[in-house]
Amino acid sequence: MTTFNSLGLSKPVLKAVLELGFEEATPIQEQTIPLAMDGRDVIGQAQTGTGKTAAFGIPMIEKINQDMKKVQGLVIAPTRELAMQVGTELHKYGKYKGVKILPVYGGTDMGRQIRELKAGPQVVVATPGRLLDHIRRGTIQLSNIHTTVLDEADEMLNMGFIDDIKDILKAIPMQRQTLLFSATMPKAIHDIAQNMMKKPETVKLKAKQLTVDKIDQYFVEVKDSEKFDTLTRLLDVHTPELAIVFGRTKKRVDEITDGLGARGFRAEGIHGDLSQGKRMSVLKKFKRGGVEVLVATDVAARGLDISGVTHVYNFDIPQDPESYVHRIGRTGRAGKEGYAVSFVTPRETGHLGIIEKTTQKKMTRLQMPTLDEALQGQQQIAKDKLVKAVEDENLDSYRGTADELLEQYDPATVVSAALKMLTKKRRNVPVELTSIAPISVKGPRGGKGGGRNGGRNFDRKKGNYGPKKYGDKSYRGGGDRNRSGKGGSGGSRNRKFQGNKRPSNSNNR
Ligand SMILES: Nc1ncnc2c1ncn2[C@@H]1O[C@H](COP(=O)(O)OP(=O)(O)OP(=O)(O)O)[C@@H](O)[C@H]1O
Ligand SMILES: [Mg+2]
Repeated sequence: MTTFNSLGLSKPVLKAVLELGFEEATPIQEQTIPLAMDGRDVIGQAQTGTGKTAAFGIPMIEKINQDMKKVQGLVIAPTRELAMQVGTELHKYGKYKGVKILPVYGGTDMGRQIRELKAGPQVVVATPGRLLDHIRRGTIQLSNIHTTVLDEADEMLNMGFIDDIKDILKAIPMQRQTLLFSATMPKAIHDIAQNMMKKPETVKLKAKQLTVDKIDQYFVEVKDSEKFDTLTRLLDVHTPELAIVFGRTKKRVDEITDGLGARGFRAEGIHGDLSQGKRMSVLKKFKRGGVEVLVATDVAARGLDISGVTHVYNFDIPQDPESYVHRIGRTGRAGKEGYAVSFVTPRETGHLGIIEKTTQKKMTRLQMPTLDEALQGQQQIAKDKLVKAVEDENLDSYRGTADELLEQYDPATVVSAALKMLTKKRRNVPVELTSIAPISVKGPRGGKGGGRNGGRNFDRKKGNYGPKKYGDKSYRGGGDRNRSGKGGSGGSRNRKFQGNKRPSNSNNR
């Protein structure tokens, strides 16, 4: 056990960290903080929700000279919401030291951002598109940067971002320290990463599985047309505190959100076509519990740390095993329990096998709950509410009326009526979503294969990390990559990694 006291932190940073309630350093923090404070380049890989932000954030804050009003530390993250979250975290570590942090991402007022950059932040947490925009306009000075972090490094070095990252790194002094972090690091990406760093130390925690042990992982085999009913029944049975439902496309997310609303769930969607203001307000509402189900594209798959997310549903199975790892990692964070259910259509069971092979973890088969089970689930919530009222509330002023009722009716009848009134009625509206094609897996077929039914077998050898975001416009909807000045289509960037080509699902987030 390593306490933060023994990691050699300065007083103001230690005070801030202890105030956050961090008693012991997590394994990734224990191993990478000393290396990073020593000035080494580090590639850090550890499971989702294990404190990688502090693993790079604490040493970065330690190295900032607070008397110099210049950008000295830079964190690059793939989505705006993550940039914002990491900025908030770093602010917490640096608040007693007085480090000024500025999140810089697209979809927000440029003029204001330029003024904020002029005011001399010491750490910038940015998405690549908007950062490049500032670099090209000359509105950000990078010459004093000594520490650069790529959070979600494998994603940042993947098709959609790699060229931007290369351009950004070219603008930063060579003698910088570079830190790369992610829960996943396919070998091909690890290889490129090394070329951008100086003798990096790779810290990879020896977990047997890529996914967190405390997340129970299930799958339901279901036809596409039955997915929606399955989802609402599962939500009724599981009664999550907060749930995230991942859909493959923006349209899909909109349809699921509308459908859930029609059935009486408090649901909101988040994806790249929404305005930044809307994205932020949806997320805020979800964090406060004002929304119980967040329906999202992969824009919410990485890095987001929202406490209270007990369940993740992959309404559509993700294309890449890495995406699976990150999506389900939105639950089961910081040692908490989590529950993940992935929907697979009969033609996608082979794909499930590929995911399991990468994560080294079998998912358990779950049956679609019956209507009766769903009703039981709803009644359970009503019962919990009633019990809570019995235990917590002063009911004296209700006694008289209760006694009157009990003279007329037997207790079980009265309680049943109360339960019925408290049970949320699901409007049984039929909901039909536009059907989508199953994930297609290309590669050698047949044989023993990773497929559950020996069907499809995907040859996932080195370099087969598919061009998921190839010529990606996925972040354009978010407006973050749309000023990078590069075409978003086709081309032959990064041939090295194309391997088995999968259809590009561009502009989907
Ligand atoms: N040493 C610690 N003790 C207790 N809680 C911690 C500690 N370090 C971090 N946490 C908490 O754990 C949660 C997860 O941390 P963080 O978001 O950094 O995880 P991560 O490893 O970056 O996950 P992901 O791969 O999903 O991005 C946060 O709420 C954070 O405050
Ligand atoms: Mg993280």
